[in-house]
Amino acid sequence: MVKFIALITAAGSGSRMGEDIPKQYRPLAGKPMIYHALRTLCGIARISTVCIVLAPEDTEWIRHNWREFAGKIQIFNCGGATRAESVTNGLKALRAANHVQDQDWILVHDAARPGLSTTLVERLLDQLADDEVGGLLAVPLADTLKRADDAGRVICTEPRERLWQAQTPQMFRMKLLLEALEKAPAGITDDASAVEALGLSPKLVVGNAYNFKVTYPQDLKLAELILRERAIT
Ligand SMILES: Nc1ccn([C@@H]2O[C@H](COP(=O)(O)OP(=O)(O)OP(=O)(O)O)[C@@H](O)[C@H]2O)c(=O)n1
Ligand SMILES: C[C@](O)(CO)[C@H](O)COP(=O)(O)O
Repeated sequence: MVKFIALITAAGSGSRMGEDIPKQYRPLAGKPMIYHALRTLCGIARISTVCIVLAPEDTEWIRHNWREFAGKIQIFNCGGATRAESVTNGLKALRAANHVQDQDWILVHDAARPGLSTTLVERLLDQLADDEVGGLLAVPLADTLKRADDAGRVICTEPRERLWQAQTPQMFRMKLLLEALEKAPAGITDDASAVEALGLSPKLVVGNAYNFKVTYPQDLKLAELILRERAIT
């Protein structure tokens, strides 16, 4: 039977956050940031395993208690220099551990997106489980788009029709995703781009703004508000 496996990328350094510890461990609503996405993904019955890709030099993971996820998580200290390398290494580690078949689905999710909800993951699984290619959560652009020159002045207003912001999870079959990432052009920033480079068209599944990526210090307050509100509703 085809399995659904989540892979959380957590090997980044959080340079734009500018803190002493990588941002995935920064406390949010009383827990390290990565805890929130991990809890959501581990709570989905259809997902059999959640593997977490950490940096080889990670010293933070073992400082926390992850016992509530025992039996469902698998840790790989194989992160690379880029997100794409971390995903590639994670897929190879899963394969080496004999935990995955070519046609199994992989849901790649950023540890830095703590606002992921069960509803969004279920929607992704429902809409893609029978898809030929796979796809990703994304939200249509809501704001007017400006292109700037080097001085920060507007060159022009860009049309926003048909433009979406890519989120995660991004869901593709194991064999296709690994092949796509191994052949991907340098500089890609998400998994779907690698699949697109093979000439395929991933499906866009509507996400929501709560699933934003925590990148800058000013994002922390919003993430905290979202997580605290979720805890009381
Ligand atoms: N070499 C890398 C780089 C990023 N990531 C992960 O990919 C997600 C999205 O990346 P980003 O927000 O860019 O995180 P960082 O690389 O940590 O941040 P920055 O670019 O500000 O350094 C994060 O969960 C991050 O931990 C990863 O696993 N391996
Ligand atoms: C994968 C991603 O989160 C989708 O929006 C994003 O591309 C990561 O990009 P970054 O360049 O690492 O911020």
